[in-house]
Amino acid sequence: MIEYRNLRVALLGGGTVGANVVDLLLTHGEELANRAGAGLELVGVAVRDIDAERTPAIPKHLLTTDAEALIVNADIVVELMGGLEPARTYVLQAINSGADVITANKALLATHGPELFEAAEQVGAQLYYEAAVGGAIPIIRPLRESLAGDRVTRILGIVNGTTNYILDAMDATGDTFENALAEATRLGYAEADPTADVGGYDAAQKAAILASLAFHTTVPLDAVYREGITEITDSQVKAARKAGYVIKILAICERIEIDGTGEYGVSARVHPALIPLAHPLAAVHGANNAVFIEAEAAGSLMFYGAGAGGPETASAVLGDLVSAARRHVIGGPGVAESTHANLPILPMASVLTRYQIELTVVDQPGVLATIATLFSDHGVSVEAVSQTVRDGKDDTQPAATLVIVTHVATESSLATTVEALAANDVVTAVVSVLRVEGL
Ligand SMILES: NC(=O)C1=CN([C@@H]2O[C@H](COP(=O)(O)OP(=O)(O)OC[C@H]3O[C@@H](n4cnc5c(N)ncnc54)[C@H](OP(=O)(O)O)[C@@H]3O)[C@@H](O)[C@H]2O)C=CC1
Ligand SMILES: N[C@@H](CC=O)C(=O)O
Repeated sequence: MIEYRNLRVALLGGGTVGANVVDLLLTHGEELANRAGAGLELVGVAVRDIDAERTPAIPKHLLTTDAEALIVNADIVVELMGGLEPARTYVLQAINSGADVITANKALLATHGPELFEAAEQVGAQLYYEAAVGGAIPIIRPLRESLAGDRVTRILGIVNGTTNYILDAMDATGDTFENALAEATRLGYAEADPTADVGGYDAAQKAAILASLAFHTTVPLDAVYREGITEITDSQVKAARKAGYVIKILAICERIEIDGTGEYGVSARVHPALIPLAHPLAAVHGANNAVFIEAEAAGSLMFYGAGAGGPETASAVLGDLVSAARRHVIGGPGVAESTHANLPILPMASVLTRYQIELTVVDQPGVLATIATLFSDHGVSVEAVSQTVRDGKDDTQPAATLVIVTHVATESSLATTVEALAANDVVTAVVSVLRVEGL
């Protein structure tokens, strides 16, 4: 066996991901040392409750509630606690004590990323975060390094495993939202507070991280347009399939030309959307994630795999750990974050998308013409209309259901069209409005 210098690794958090990192580090220690060129000595695992049951089990002697004592003696600190505080304070302490830091905490990076990267740059430390987006999927390194010579124009993807698991279960087995969320939580996919998943906050944090990296521009979290899946109903899921779509929650980051000026801005958004069944994203099941990247020279690239889960995410953390260890052995400056492009952030209103709108309207002559005029008055052109008529023989008023798919238009024209439809006398209800992507 080769004798290596030992690097001291402190782990903050021994939950779903942390316990799997410990397991892999302890069982594959020799193999990892050979790859890293240094022994990786786990000096301790900071948790809140030393007596809690953990799967896989963590040897008791490694557990402590004193995170700070671990940090001061570490060469590499791995933050897997989640949340903003005390994670931010601990990461800053680690950087300032000269350690490299690995984190899977997208909430922390999307909220305090610039402060943490600046602190790391000041002292020549590295901050690694492959596990923060896409679980096991290598996506940060490809964007940060492999595509550094290209110009990324668009990112389109499923970046939250929990919500994909829920929507897939509702579609494939007719499971309820609540059951599917409980199962995703049991399987370790959901955040400590699953509102982060179902409310689209986790995906928005990941979109902010991806857009900042891809466009070399700091994209703050509050600039990411966000809608979750809490309003998606069983009947919308069923109707989508009948019409040849599935509903997925997407993260879309774009580099957009501003009004034909030759100047560019960037936008980032997260929302549910209808995806045609033939689109590759429609075949992303369970807690898997998939991300398409379009770049000027490289063309279209697709990254696919497990987006959540303890062992899967631990794989990405260990990849970062080996990279950090190699840098300790070889030396060198590492990779700097680049936000030099500093492109303006465009509002959601200027984004181009298309809507599918389901309306109930009174069944009388001239209604279709009224609706068509409303669309054209707002500069929105209609691609397809389907109509189902209720004849009133069952003692209800005669009525018609219209399902309208628009051509591409700005979000602001589409939203004002829906407002005008809702206010018109011929429309008795706006039943559902969903964006359509991937056509
Ligand atoms: N689960 C997943 O699939 C993925 C998770 N991530 C990210 O990885 C990170 C960890 O996630 P996960 O393992 O699921 O989270 P868990 O909630 O399962 O684990 C969190 C761990 O941190 C410890 N902890 C929390 N607060 C403190 C504190 N103040 N002091 C000391 N210890 C603390 C907890 O201790 P105790 O056990 O005693 O309560 C627990 O061991 C998060 O940032 C998450 O967003 C990223 C990708 C995928
Ligand atoms: N809760 C997250 C975990 C990984 O980032 C998800 O479901 O994707």
